[in-house]
Amino acid sequence: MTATTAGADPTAGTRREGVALAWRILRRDPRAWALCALGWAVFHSLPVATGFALRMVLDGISGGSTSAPWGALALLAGIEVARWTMFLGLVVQWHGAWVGWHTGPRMALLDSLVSDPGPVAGRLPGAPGEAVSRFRDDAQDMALVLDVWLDVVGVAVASLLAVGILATIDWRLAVTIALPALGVMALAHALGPRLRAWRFEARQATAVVTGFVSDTFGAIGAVRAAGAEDAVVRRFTAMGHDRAGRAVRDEVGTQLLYTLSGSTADLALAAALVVAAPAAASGALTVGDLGLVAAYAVVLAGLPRFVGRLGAYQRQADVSADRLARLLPPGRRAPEAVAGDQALRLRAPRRAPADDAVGLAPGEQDPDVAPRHPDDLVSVHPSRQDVPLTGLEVRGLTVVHGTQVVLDGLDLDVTPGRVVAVTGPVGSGKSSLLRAVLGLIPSTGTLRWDGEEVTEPSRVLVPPRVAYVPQVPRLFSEPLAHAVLLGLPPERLDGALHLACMEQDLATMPEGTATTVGSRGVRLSGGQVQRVAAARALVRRPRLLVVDDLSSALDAATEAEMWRRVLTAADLDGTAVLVVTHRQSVLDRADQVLTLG
Ligand SMILES: Nc1ncnc2c1ncn2[C@@H]1O[C@H](COP(=O)(O)OP(=O)(O)OP(=O)(O)O)[C@@H](O)[C@H]1O
Repeated sequence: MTATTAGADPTAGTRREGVALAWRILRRDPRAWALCALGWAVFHSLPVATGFALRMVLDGISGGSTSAPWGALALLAGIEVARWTMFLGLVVQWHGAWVGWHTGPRMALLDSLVSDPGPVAGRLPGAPGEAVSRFRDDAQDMALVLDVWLDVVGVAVASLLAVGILATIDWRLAVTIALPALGVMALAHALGPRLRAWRFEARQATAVVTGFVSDTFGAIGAVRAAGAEDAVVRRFTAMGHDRAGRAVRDEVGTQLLYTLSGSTADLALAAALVVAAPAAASGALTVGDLGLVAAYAVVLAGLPRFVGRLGAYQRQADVSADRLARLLPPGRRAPEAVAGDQALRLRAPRRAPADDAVGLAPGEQDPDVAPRHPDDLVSVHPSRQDVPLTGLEVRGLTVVHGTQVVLDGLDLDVTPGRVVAVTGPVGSGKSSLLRAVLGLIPSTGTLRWDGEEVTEPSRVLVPPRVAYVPQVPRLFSEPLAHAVLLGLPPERLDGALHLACMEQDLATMPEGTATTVGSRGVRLSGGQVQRVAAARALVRRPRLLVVDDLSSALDAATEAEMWRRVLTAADLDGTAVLVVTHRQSVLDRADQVLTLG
């Protein structure tokens, strides 16, 4: 088995995206970058002064004087001490800016996933591991570009100074010493597209392996139960071989450029000495001048090294920008979305909804919608709270998966206090119906909420208007109370846990609702996960409760009791319920049963 990755030069359309993205990140705090650039320019330029001091030392020694050139030696030592002291200070200053450069894009991406309109399902990579790799590595690649720009600016300033000073001694020396650096930079530029494609493929192959490892850890029990250990290892090995091949090719290309860059100092020095030899022999150049040439050959060698690194990082950033763009909704470009003003949305001050929209006294916050907890990301967006819910009208809902028409022009009405049950055979489109109504997957048709058309259900049909319990819920690995409340006030917790029939489960948990559940704590059974997820939805006191089939993990008696409690409360509160179910007890209580398939 072979992991498949993208073909040659797959980033052709996105060559400048990485640079544009890095530039936008820089523009968010140009002062921090400029200060760093100034500091590093001085740091990289100090060797120019070192060359001068060396020249004085060498001329002092070779000039026939009997005493050592102590002053020049002290100057040489002082410059080096100043340089490394400065280095420590600059690293501290740089680190503050560096953290901002890579956390900004991550926050913006997270913000886009929770707040941009349209279904998120198609944007997220299939495997959680790959999503982590995009957030971690790809976002960091932008910061690396900004980082290497600092060095390039610094070394360019130092190189110009060195070439200028050499030109005052002998212009041929200046030209000779600059040529190898320029040659290597031209070569790096020519190889750029090929190296970029190799980098893309290496990154994709790494993501495939990361995703597979993550899936395997998540399903270790299933692997053992199926006796599939050997198959998993074989698959992993095949992916590893594929990745190794692509990584080696990528690394060889990059190292080749680094090595060429590294040898420019030797080349430049050798060529400069050949040019300088006649003048040195005739006495037109001193020993100190030759020392200066040697020192400046080293300074100039830094230029292709950092420019080569810049090329590699920019190529990497182009690839990463392309991968990050896939996390964004269609039509949003990575530079604007990941590094623009939106990057600050998650940190923006929380706004209460317009008072008149929820019938509050001016200044009073609706406890149902006012965000209270940093985790409560959903309530950051006021647009989600401005439409009252009294009824949902679905007309002509059509869902197509690939070539399969799953729902074809379905009509549905859900009104307060009523229960609409959806049933039907496996694969008849029950989950697709719920997910399409909520805007979680693409669909066509019309949705009206209290008579008003909803064009972005994924923004409008969210808590506190609508709460959804998916068929396979996921919980945060947090204390149970946090996993349910997600920022809502704690006084709501007990009622929701009661509706979800959690009393007996809580009695067995060591710290009750403070017990950490999930991967970092008590592992819950499938039925417990479903009921905690139900509590998480119920605690939001939605006007419409949407529940996908709970029967997969709940025993009939517990499910019947839970529905008895939930439907009684819904009846009292006037909550509308849209539920996928096979249970006769729920179907019997439904006001309308919609049978698909
Ligand atoms: N993301 C998707 N991409 C492609 N096909 C899909 C996708 N989601 C669902 N399908 C297909 O659409 C059809 C309906 O799936 P859906 O999950 O809506 O059915 P269901 O009635 O809820 O099934 P079940 O009773 O097993 O939960 C199935 O044939 C399924 O394979």
